[in-house]
Amino acid sequence: EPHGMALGGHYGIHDEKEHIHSTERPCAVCPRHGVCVPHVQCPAHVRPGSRNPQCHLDGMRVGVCCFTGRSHAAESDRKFRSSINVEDVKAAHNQSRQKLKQWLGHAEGLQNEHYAVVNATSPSYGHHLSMVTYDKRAQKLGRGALLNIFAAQELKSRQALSDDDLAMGFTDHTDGPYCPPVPSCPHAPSRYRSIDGNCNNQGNPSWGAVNTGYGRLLPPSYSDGIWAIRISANGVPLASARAVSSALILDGSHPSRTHNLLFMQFGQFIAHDISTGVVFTLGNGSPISCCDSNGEDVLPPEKQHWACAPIVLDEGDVFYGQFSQRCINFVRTQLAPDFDCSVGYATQMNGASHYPDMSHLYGSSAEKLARLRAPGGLLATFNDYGRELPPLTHRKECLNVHDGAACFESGDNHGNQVISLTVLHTIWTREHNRIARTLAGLNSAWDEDTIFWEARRIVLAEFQHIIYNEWLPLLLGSKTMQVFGLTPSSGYALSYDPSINPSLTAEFATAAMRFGHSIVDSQLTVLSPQHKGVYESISLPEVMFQPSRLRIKPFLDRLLLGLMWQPMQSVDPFVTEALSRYMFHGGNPYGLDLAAINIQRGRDHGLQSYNEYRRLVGLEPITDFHQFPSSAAQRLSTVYTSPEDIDLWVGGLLEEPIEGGVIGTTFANIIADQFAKLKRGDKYYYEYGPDINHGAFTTNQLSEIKKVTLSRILCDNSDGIEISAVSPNAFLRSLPGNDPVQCDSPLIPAMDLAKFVV
Ligand code: HEM
Ligand SMILES: [Ca+2]
Repeated sequence: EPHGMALGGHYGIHDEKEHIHSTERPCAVCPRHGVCVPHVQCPAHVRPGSRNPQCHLDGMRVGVCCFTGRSHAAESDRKFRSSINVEDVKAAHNQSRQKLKQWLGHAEGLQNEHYAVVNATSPSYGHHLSMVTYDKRAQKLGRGALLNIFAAQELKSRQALSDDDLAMGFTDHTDGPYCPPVPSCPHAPSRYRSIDGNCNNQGNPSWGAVNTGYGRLLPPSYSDGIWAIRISANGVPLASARAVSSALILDGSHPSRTHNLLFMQFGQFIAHDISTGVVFTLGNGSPISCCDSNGEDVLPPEKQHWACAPIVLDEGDVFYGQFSQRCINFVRTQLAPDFDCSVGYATQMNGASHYPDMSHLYGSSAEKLARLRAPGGLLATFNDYGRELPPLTHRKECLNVHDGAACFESGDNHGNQVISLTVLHTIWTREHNRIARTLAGLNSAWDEDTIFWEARRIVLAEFQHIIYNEWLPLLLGSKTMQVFGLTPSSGYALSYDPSINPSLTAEFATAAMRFGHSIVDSQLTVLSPQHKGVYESISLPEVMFQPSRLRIKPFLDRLLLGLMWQPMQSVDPFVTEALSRYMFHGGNPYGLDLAAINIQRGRDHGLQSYNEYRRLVGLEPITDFHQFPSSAAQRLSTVYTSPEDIDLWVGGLLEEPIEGGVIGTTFANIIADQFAKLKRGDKYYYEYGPDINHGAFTTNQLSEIKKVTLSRILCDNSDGIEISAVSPNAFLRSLPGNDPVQCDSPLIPAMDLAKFVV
């Protein structure tokens, strides 16, 4: 198989003009009180029958006039609403309860069958470790959500609900058998962001909270309209996700000229804060297996758990064939009930709070936080001969556990997934403690709770500032930052809008933000100036859920130096074999294919096909595979019968990057929209003033926060063994203009914490 340059110099489709729809002249001012927004923020514009004239967003960019408050429904859709009689609803509730009993009974029967449980030595176990939640509330909510989709199925079969009602979410008047509990919020809004994300939006206190559902840009594409996995436009099953991956997602090294591997690692760190899909487990929490125990076949349907959607491998698979593997385990994501208790299509559950609130550091429940805290307002640490590391965990959260192996605690239980991620957990744990200790020194009157919550409030502001000020601009480019209002302002920001639901969209979490899998490298370089260069080059799968090296004294510094020096890979349809063949291999000769898993996850979550999102962001749909460079076109046609079938994650990776950014137009729009929601729909966003944010900083404090860069955080919290200088921009390679400077250089300013003690 020719690797690397198989697709020639151009890997992807280049959209000459970003908004080709604009054959009509854009309006200068929107009629009828319409607001001019980027296409992606007005999903109604792709509904048949919608009339959304084009308009000028700013200088060159074209948007659409939006009238419908950003939802997918056009004004004309409202007439579809059906009315449902009480008898149908009653019957649906009964039917639904019986069906749940049956399903749970079936699942219980599997608990004792060895074939139905993932073996702790198989690669699939690492996958389980990546998604596991120990939060007991999740399972209860998940069952409630099943009740509500079963009721929807029954109502649909009784023709009490139409396809349009379901697709448009016009079922809010139809109560399901299950209603999720309403969070109880303090009478006076808190100065501090809650730990689980509840009580942020006054009118909708659950928005963005842990264990709630992902939102959607477009209605889902489930083959039954409710939960069944997507099929092709012409009604037959799609090619196996692995077939798509092995035809289109190749291995090959195309290092970025500008961005370093820390950019990659920080991206995953952000992703883990805001998104953790929670998959179904057996009742006792064990991971479900959908393949027979040696992976040589999928389990026959009667032996499969109902949450199974195993990925079938060809006998002649270029890689797995040699190991006689015919099955990659895949368990569907658990569902979340709607806040309004209504029935409708399936919504997947996010096991993290949707806000960038470092839930992966602090946990997302009071119980977890209590276990992570230490006296004095600190986060608990493991003191390893004077170096602070996250606490060791005694839960089985790592692979290849042996005497002397280390495995660390984290707020989300996934901090060990790859050692470079564990390094960031360590750095930010130390940053919390650094700030807590300084605050305590400055103000002896504060009790330890005050110290803790004040330190957390500052750490979260630093983290958000780095995301919006340093990371996003390098991803999206300055134009997109501006159009979506993402650039930090000089004083307080004014863009809070309580009508915006900040929840992650399924399209963001399941496809667009997974662009990051393309920028991962097969190796991690460990640098040592003392040894005058590369000290060690580690094959990535060797340090997945195996973070023991962190206990080697100079390792953290050396890996950070390596992450800043080593280029990230470019965003393109090439993904390292470390992820697409060997992920979580443990002691096995093969691992999992993350590319296939991403594709299958997209289908599990009912994402529409790539073309629908091109339409959504204002691009022309692809009508012919040959709009892609020729070898990509040829490969696409071997696994898709129509351009209308392309999976979103695949199509997005095939786009050429936008100007000033590193991802294509479709992903850029989905991601920019998401971070705009996370800013405008979060009362506690660090830049908001006291009229919005009950924990607002003073303008003086805010300007201290805005001095902070990731380089400052690294200078303050690395071990100082091999790091004394860093580049001012920690996400860019140390090219001219970004040469490393000493940690006390004015190019890496520090906050004055005295300004925070009043
Ligand atoms: C460093 C190596 C990485 C590994 C081993 C890894 C592994 C994984 C795995 C196993 C999943 C779950 C897949 C599923 O079952 O659906 C996942 C999901 C995801 N990954 Fe990565 N990943 C890595 C890097 C990254 C990077 C750099 C980014 C972003 C810049 C990223 C973004 C995401 C996102 C957004 C999800 C979905 C999260 C969710 O909602 O569950 N990952 N990754
Ligand atoms: Ca979070």
